[in-house]
Amino acid sequence: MIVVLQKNTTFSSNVTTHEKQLVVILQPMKVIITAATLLEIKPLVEHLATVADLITGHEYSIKHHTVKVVIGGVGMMATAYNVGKEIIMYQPQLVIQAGIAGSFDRNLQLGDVVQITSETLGDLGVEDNLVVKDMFEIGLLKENEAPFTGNQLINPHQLPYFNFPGVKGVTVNLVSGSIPTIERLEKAYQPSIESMEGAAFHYVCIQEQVPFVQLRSISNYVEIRDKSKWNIPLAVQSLNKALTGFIDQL
Ligand SMILES: O=C(O)c1cccc(C(=O)CC[C@H]2O[C@@H](n3cnc4c(=O)[nH]cnc43)[C@H](O)[C@@H]2O)c1
Repeated sequence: MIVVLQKNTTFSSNVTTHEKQLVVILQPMKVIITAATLLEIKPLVEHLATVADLITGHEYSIKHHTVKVVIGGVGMMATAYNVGKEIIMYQPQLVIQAGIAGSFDRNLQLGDVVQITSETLGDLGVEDNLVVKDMFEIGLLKENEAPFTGNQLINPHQLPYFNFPGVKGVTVNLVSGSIPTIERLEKAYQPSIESMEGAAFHYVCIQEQVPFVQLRSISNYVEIRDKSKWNIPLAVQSLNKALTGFIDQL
């Protein structure tokens, strides 16, 4: 059974974080599972249809929990609006963002599932002739000003069940496909993976103080664009194995 501490749970001061995480909340838990596109989590939706009861629309009941599936759209703008709105209206105890991603790290294999420990914005800034400067460098965003820690959007939650390798993510509007861009992002942020939604998701969840996890499976390497090298079916398969595993242990 998944353990998530409710916002208003209080413990005496001698209870360790680990012990707190072992407290099983028996109250019904509301979970949002979100992806940019239905394609990425279709096997999960099919699984829910067989093991859970459909309540309304995209909401399922399983044991004493409810799971809502939210297709947030591709990119940061759609994600911030759609996922943010759902979190505020639904007031979940846990939000999972699931999606495919590109990897900078050649030690990760296509189909590997990772969880993102921190996110940063890869292409929000200015071009100063041939130099790209981000919002922190030009002073329009302040390091360490909430929800940022330094220039990162860190996930502060370590949730049971989600024990996938933790890596850093960078989020872009324009999928990286040139050597100068890839080298700039690696030098500036040392990311392992790249997505188009992760930072928006972290931003919304940190601001709303809701426990969250971002799961990504590797569909491609971040390199000069060659779609023939991508393996989306494999990435979707392993991502959904992780998601259905989570559902089955609720
Ligand atoms: O270039 C195309 O024709 C094309 C067709 C389908 C999908 C794409 C994507 O770029 C997928 C974007 C989608 O998947 C995530 N994703 C996957 N790989 C990467 C990447 O290397 N860099 C950034 N995002 C990636 C992303 O989060 C989107 O939701 C292209």
